[in-house]
Amino acid sequence: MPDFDSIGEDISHCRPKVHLQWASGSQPVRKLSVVSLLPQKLKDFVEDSVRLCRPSNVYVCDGSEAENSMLIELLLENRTIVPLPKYQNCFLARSCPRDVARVESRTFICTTNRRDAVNVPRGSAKGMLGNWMSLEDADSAVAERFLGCMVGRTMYVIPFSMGPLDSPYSKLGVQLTDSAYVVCSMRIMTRIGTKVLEKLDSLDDGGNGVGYFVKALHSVGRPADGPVQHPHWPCDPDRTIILHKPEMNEIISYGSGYGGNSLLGKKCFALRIGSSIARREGWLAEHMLILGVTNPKGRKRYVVAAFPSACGKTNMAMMQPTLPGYKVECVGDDIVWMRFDRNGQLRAINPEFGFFGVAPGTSRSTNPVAMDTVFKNTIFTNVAQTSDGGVYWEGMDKLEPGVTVTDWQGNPWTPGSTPAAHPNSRFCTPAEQCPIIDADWQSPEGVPIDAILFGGRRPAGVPLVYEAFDWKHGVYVGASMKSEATAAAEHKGKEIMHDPFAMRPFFGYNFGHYLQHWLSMETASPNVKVPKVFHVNWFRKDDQGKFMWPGYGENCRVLDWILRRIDNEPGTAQQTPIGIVPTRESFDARGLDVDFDGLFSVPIDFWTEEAKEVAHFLYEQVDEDLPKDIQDQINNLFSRLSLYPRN
Ligand SMILES: Nc1nc2c(ncn2[C@@H]2O[C@H](COP(=O)(O)OP(=O)(O)OP(=O)(O)O)[C@@H](O)[C@H]2O)c(=O)[nH]1
Ligand SMILES: O=C([O-])CC(=O)C(=O)O
Ligand SMILES: [Mn+2]
Repeated sequence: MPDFDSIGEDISHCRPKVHLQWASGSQPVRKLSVVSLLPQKLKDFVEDSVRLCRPSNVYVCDGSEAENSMLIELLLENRTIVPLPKYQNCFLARSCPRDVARVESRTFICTTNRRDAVNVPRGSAKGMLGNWMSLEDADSAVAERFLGCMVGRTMYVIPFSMGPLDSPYSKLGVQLTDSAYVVCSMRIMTRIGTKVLEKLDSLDDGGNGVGYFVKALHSVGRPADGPVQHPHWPCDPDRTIILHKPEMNEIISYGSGYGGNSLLGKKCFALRIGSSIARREGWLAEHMLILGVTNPKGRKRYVVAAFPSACGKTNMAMMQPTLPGYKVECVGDDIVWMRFDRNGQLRAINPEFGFFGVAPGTSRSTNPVAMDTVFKNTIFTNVAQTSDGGVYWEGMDKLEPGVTVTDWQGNPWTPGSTPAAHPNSRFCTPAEQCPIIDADWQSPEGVPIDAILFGGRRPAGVPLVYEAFDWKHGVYVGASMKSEATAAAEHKGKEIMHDPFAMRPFFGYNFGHYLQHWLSMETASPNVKVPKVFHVNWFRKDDQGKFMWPGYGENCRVLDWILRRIDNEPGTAQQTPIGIVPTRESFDARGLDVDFDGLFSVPIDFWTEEAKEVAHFLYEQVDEDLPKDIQDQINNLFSRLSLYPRN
């Protein structure tokens, strides 16, 4: 147990300093006196956590290159990562096969009152939109797992910022973790280190500590006397738990090293805690990409798009448009924080600093921009390795002759056998390396947003694109989103699941209140100009089960129509009961061999069933908290459908 003798000395004249030391082993050690230089609120958090977890060392991260090299050395020595000599400064981590994705069933929002945290379903129906735990049970869960969980090891203190340090939209956090892999990944995904500590030191906590910085405690869960799950990837899959306390701005994650569970700035902070802060402060924290699109006339606009995990955000954010004269630039690929500014214009920032993207399916033909981004300074997790020191995954370009492959679990692989890369294998790569990163991606005031897109994997019935009639209908469209399950979470099979706003696993508070919050944006101030809302579906299939739409770079044709709609170009709209679809003349399908009618058809029998099913879902799940405006939208859709001739 470290002692804190030095804590309490007068630190008013000191700045936090980097102070590395090497102990007899290879564990980096920071002298505890440096902990005493931390701002008081942070010092309390570190001290309390040290008392609980009992690490042998506490190390405060400064975010420097030297520190990163030292941690990479440590990870190589421990064999948590292996080098990829084919590329520059790239590494591969192979996780424990039981720790490969987010665990939604063990993710909880913990509040005083249940109804603040999750929707309260009707009768005995099971809640589908998040799990609640009482604060008392959360405390017991923590006590059962964290006591002594870092004995003999190092606790790293990572001060991080979600959003550019000079942005008024940004929020600070501090993650404590016992994983060097997490430190190196957090350094790619967020802005970390001394600068953050300095900003944190300068902030006033308003007397109560809440809203000052988010406290995030993480352990992979390797108690000194616990079972060893995996030699190079300590974790505790049987007891994994991820807790969020929005009332205290706290996150506690145990048992998993996998990104979505362990890089706490991402889903835990930027979405779950973030959405709940956003509600209090009057803005939106969403699971969305942000891109800038310039049309051949040189007019640039920004759009955001919410698709569920592994449904195409990274691909769209890095799109290479096939239509001549179009240009797409990337601001972010996963998370957006946005608010209406003083002039009533919606503005968005990407709170992240890197991309944690799905590897399989990424290739020169599907996402050349990602291919030009990821082969330097990247940590890959659970992809396959080639005998020439590179990586491989399903859907990547052809293997060079003579090259052999080791699969994601470290076994020799032959084509046609089990997947070489895990379907949820990922690259973790700095955003600034993206060749089409937008010039304003770190702009402190964010970029102006002109359209919001929702979408999912819908094999049947759902047109390539349709536009909502107005804001309220747009909120209904977001609420009614569904998508085929993917490998990004622990779900089995290809079941079509409800995933409202692509946020099902990420709501930080009651979904009924969330809907009300979205609806309220329209009247947040008298001058608010709400953007147009669209729904897209790249994944409609024909009778043979083949995708009807080529997708990827061709998706710019959908953007082209969306831009025409934003410009209110005449002759672009065709009314249907579910929304506005393109007229044939206004949709640029030149040079493509696609079934236009099939892609845009709105089968009334399908939609009548769909509308009923969505209504049932919303009434059952949200019950008394379902806003009147959404009930009206449900009724309006039914009457539009009943007035429409059946096909
Ligand atoms: N058919 C088709 N597949 C696509 C398209 N865009 C993306 N995909 C595939 O969808 C999978 C996931 O795409 P991503 O862009 O990584 O998804 P994401 O939404 O960023 O996922 P998360 O990082 O989990 O939030 C990949 O296998 C892609 O190849 C498209 O337009 N058409
Ligand atoms: O959270 C993760 O593990 C990765 C991700 O972006 C998602 O699943 O949406
Ligand atoms: Mn995501």
